[in-house]
Amino acid sequence: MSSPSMSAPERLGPPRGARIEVSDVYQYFASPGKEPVLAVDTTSLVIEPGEFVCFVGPSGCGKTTVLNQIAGLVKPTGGTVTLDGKTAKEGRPDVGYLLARDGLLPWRTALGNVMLPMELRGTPRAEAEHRAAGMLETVGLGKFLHSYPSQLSHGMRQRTALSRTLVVEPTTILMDEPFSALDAETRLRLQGVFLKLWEHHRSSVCFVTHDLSEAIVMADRILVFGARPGKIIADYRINLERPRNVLELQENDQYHHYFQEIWSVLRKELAAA
Ligand SMILES: Nc1ncnc2c1ncn2[C@@H]1O[C@H](COP(=O)(O)OP(=O)(O)OP(=O)(O)O)[C@@H](O)[C@H]1O
Repeated sequence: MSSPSMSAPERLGPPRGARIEVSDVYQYFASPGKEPVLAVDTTSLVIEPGEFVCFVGPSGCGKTTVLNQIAGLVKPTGGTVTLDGKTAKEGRPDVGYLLARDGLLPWRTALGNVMLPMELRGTPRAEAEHRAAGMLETVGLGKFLHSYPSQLSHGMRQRTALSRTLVVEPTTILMDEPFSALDAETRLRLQGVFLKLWEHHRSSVCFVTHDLSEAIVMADRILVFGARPGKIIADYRINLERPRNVLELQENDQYHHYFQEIWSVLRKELAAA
């Protein structure tokens, strides 16, 4: 992913993401000796190209399952999932997936980790190195290119993992609580870093979080999942102006208004779970 110029006037790039369509999916999971569990009840959603959508809801309500269906990692028991009209399939090069744990290779430096997806795609070494270094520079790790994961803090490791996901410019980015293991200050910082990159590149993003504040500062839309079996029970459009400044939004009245409105629904589901 080419980096936004930090000195250029801030602006939104044109949308470049895939259109994600989840139609009437449901998901049963079977466990030996037990009745199959209905993890996701019949659910449909559309993420338009370049839209940033967050999933919130109680633990175990199927958020990760729907994310994995979009990634093609879990085949729905029923219904369909398509990205730009093509059935979701594991291993698509245009889909990036970032989890809470960084999954970095400990024997590779930060630079080596970020180069990996380009190596797997056969990108010439010099180009891969140049792009990886540029990406790490953008996330503030320019001085740590040659550090190993064990020499980096949690936040630095997650910035490296974020760089590895974004460097190949996926048109769909799936994120499962990517910042949840970080302290509050580092989390705000990374939200800001990611938003800036996303506002430039406008991939379609599906982002799972337990943190409603995080969902409001990042998302165009927030989908609230109800308690088990999982199902989308509310769909909120977040009309906060973009580009957004994560720190300034903490004091924005409209942000607090969204928080109260969505929390009043979410709270009931958390209590019912
Ligand atoms: N591979 C699996 N086999 C059996 N049950 C599963 C499997 N994956 C998920 N489940 C069950 O499906 C339900 C939904 O799980 P899922 O991880 O999608 O929820 P979630 O909303 O992402 O939860 P959390 O917020 O705690 O991460 C849970 O009851 C979970 O135990």
